[in-house]
Amino acid sequence: MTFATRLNAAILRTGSVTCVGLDPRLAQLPKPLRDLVTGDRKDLAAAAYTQFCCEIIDVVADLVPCVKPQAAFFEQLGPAGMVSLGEVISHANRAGLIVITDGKRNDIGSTATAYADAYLGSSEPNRSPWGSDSLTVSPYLGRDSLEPFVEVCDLRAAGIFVLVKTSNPGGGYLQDLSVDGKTIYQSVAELVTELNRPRLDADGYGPVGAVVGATYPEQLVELRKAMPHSILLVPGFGAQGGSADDVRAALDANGTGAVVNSSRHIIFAHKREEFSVAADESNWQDAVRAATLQMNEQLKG
Ligand SMILES: O=c1ccn([C@@H]2O[C@H](COP(=O)(O)O)[C@@H](O)[C@H]2O)c(=O)[nH]1
Repeated sequence: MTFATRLNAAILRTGSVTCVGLDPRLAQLPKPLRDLVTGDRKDLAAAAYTQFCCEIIDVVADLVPCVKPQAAFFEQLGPAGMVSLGEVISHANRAGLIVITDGKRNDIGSTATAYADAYLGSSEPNRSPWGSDSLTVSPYLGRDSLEPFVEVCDLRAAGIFVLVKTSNPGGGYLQDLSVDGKTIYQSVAELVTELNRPRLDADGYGPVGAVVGATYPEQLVELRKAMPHSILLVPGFGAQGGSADDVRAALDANGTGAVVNSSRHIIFAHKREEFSVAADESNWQDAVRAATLQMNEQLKG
């Protein structure tokens, strides 16, 4: 089964398009986990990140199709953090969740192949060392930098999400520039569609997904039409201000074809007043589950 087929099937099975972002930050961990970390001990912080993310995975595994570990927060801890990232991805694999590793990788073609070999694929016998099902990638180095990823996607039934229109306020500095009558993000969208066209599944989706921010709802409508074969990864919901109304256009007529990421609003829900937890934050997992259920409901409404 291709990556797109698996992700759309997981959306239908869970009845959810929520993607839970795993972005651990030491200062915001629930108190019982923060207390495990003394001084500047990166090994202890990494162990706390593993426990935190694995418990989140356990709490949301029956509610959502996928999780998105953000590599940056693990890399911050050095080698111990990378071990933690590997453990978190393996735990998500075992829980049956599709893993989108958010690493925003890319380089010249020969190096892109190494990134693709490293991060993509979870199907035997070509299991990748990281075991993620998909990876976010930058299009900045051009078509020949994306093709090695697509080739590995073909071999391993994996997927990529190309940065097309990002959620941050400054993304338009390059993405909205007009060249030859179209914006850079429109050109990237065309490239994404070209790469997908020869490799569509029965539902018309290919392995080349696209990142389009919830914070740009008008462009989301435009880009859904421009990339009919791409699963959209839509970050920017919740903490960055994106709402359910903003993201609805990302979905196809079957309610599939897109996943909406929320990181801080879900994983640090114990900090949100509406999800009150005990003073010692010992039941922080209840807040994570409640916030996930709330997001599922909002996206259905
Ligand atoms: O355009 C983009 C691409 C990636 N991200 C990443 O998604 C999450 C968002 O976290 P929140 O806490 O829900 O704001 C984070 O890992 C970003 O690096 C994005 O926000 N926008």
